[in-house]
Amino acid sequence: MYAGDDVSSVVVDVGTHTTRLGYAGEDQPQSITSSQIGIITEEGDRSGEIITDEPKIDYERKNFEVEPIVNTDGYITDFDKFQVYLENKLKNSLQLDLTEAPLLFTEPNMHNKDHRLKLTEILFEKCNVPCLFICKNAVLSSFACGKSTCLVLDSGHNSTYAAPVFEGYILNGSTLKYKIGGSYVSSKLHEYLKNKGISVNPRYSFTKTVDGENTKITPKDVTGFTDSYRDYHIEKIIRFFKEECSLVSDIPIAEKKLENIKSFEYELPDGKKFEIGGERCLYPEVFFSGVDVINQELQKTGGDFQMDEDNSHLKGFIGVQHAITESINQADLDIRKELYSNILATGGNCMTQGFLSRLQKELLEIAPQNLRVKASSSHSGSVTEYCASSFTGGSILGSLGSFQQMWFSKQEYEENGAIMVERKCP
Ligand SMILES: Nc1ncnc2c1ncn2[C@@H]1O[C@H](COP(=O)(O)OP(=O)(O)OP(=O)(O)O)[C@@H](O)[C@H]1O
Repeated sequence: MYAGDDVSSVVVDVGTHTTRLGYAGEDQPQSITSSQIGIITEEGDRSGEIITDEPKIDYERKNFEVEPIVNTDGYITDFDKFQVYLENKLKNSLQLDLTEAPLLFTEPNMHNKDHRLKLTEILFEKCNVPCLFICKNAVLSSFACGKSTCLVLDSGHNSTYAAPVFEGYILNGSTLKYKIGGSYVSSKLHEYLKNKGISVNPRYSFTKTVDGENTKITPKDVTGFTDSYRDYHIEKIIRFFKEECSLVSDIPIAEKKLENIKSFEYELPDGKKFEIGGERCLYPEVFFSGVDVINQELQKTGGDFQMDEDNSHLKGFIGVQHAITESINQADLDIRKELYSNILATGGNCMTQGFLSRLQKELLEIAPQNLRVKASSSHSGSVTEYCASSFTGGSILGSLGSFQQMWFSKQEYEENGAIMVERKCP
């Protein structure tokens, strides 16, 4: 039980791509920011300094490396750097010191005891937080939608989960995880542009002068800019392009003629204009048809596309609709009916145009005929809401009066050790 000063609790939701943080009880995160840090590598007094502020990372800098704060599974790899990241984020976004705030942390859906213990230890020992709570993303998303039992389909930047939640608890044994998310579509679109001979140039690599109708691009000397800094900027450009152009087809792409898909015109920051046709549907189709079907289609187009070795682990993934039914089938027979009628799509990747309606359609085809199937996002569809459902659930939970006795306090930690997190935060 935490009985400290009356400071609102803070919800911290660190995704592999985006971090959301803000006060419990508020509708929206105070800050939605990149899960990347920058490190100054030039010789001198500032060498090794960690930059966490996104506009400062974006700022044109030589001798500057950019790296993610969590790995592609959503786990912190360098706790020292993470501590700096968290301290700065709280200070800059909420004007708050870590020692003042009860922290409600979201965590990936797959239970990882070692990571929880380490996180608990660091937060209490090094960050001196007064109390904390750790809760799975799927559980919080279900709270955000006012449900305590549902099947959460969470598709973010690097992973896609089908996670059944029953009466506020995730069913670990029936949760499925696939290492695929929005980053797959981004990388395929980048490959597509390369194959068309369209290079993506980061903004710092050229100067642009506009004279009436004419735009002049002059390349700049990029010596000193690191590869990670370049990749960070290119990823952003590709992501904006992806979020505008991608479309989920209403029927399987194999049954559709790619050339009949309406093309989309786009202009890169350096003024290069091009059109993308059926490929805008082809790559997101991976979420409904799996990697093999996409590769077959890519081979038909005659391009030099091959499944790279890194993607071989996706061979078992044949579509989110199958992930959902498989996950439900692994849950107890008694609750399957309720899960089928409460399917929640969340995570930024589900924002792709057409995703939700295709999901509903596919599920109707494969789910048992006698059951009601309902897939929804329960949100109005704004980007923040889709990507921030874990934050919203944490915001609701953290502000409930009945929750206040559930905090894991520093005193309890000192008396029982980090292992108590397993009991306090099931
Ligand atoms: N409108 C959109 N169309 C397509 N993709 C989108 C759209 N909006 C966001 N995304 C994608 O969603 C992904 C980010 O989703 P989200 O913020 O849920 O991920 P995350 O929580 O950081 O990652 P993870 O779930 O892997 O930890 C990015 O790949 C982003 O490009």
